[in-house]
Amino acid sequence: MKVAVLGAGAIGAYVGAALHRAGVEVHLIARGQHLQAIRSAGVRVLTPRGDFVAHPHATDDPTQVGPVDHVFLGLKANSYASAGPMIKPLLHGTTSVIAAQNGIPWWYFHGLKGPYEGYRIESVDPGGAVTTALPLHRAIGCVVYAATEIEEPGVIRHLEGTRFSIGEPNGELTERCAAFSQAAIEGGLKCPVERDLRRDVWIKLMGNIAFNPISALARATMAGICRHDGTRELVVAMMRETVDVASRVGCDPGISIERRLRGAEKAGEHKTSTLQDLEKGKPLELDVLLAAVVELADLTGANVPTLRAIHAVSDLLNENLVRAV
Ligand SMILES: NC(=O)C1=CN([C@@H]2O[C@H](COP(=O)(O)OP(=O)(O)OC[C@H]3O[C@@H](n4cnc5c(N)ncnc54)[C@H](OP(=O)(O)O)[C@@H]3O)[C@@H](O)[C@H]2O)C=CC1
Ligand SMILES: CC(C)(CO)C(=O)C(=O)O
Repeated sequence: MKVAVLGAGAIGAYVGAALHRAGVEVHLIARGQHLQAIRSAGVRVLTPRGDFVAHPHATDDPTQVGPVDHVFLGLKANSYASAGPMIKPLLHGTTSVIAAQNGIPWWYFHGLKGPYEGYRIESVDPGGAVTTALPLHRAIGCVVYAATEIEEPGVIRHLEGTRFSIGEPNGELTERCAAFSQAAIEGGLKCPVERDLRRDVWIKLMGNIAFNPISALARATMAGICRHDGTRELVVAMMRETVDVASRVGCDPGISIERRLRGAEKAGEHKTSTLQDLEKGKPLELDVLLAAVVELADLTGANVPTLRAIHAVSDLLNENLVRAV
């Protein structure tokens, strides 16, 4: 099996290193100092499960890699719309694209029977640019339950979780999912193939939609947000509204708000990826979280005043950040 990791950052390099350990032919596509460090010393993974180093091929030029069986997409979702030229050299007729993104994926309504089948979510897929770059028939869904950070160029700190749930948008159990799952498991990850990955999408999103923007606005860790009575209540309100939107598009996450909150609390003094991006002055990946769910609320008639308010302030924060870059 040949895999390219496009955007070999915190999550991508971690997955690439794991697959390489399983004997997969892995090509990491990265850039800058991080790429230089990987080229000279490999990917060093620091993890409570036992540190290791992997030496997959690394480049900034996808044409050097050529067509692969699977592209694992580790870019931030805000870059998907412009990823076409990077991804094109990696594709053959049956190449799949497995995107690690949080939030609502661009394929969400693809292959989903019901009133919204085929609906394109503008805030996720503006003008269809993401679908053009990442054609729907290539998409395998992925929900990431792991938490990792780039500690320094070439060094990935794995904090917790090894689960990368995957699944076809139409729920079929396919050969391509089975093959990727087997390789990931051999590399030490959990990689169940789900028939209903949308349920995982919403379970994960219940946490991200609340913790990620609040963490950036309040500059607080996950545990810090849970400790403060006011922000804890805010999280509960945002989760409640999110579950309502999920049910209106036909999905019951099947987990209580208290249980989801306890799960997030376990992350402790962890800075969400949004807070980490804010601190680095990078654009915030919030469209696929908040804007998407507010758009779905408008589509389905759900009342989401809390999501709308937090969306407005975090969107302004992001606009100011982008203007400053
Ligand atoms: N980290 C985590 O714990 C989790 C992350 N996720 C999801 O995974 C996805 C990736 O997140 P994460 O790994 O944290 O993000 P990172 O920023 O660490 O990784 C993205 C990487 O892509 C690189 N990149 C961007 N554009 C290019 C390009 N044109 N050529 C080569 N490399 C490029 C970035 O380089 P540069 O830094 O130079 O821009 C960076 O190294 C996100 O959608 C996130 O929501 C989901 C769950 C947990
Ligand atoms: C906090 C974490 C790791 C899990 O909810 C995450 O998904 C993020 O930081 O974006």
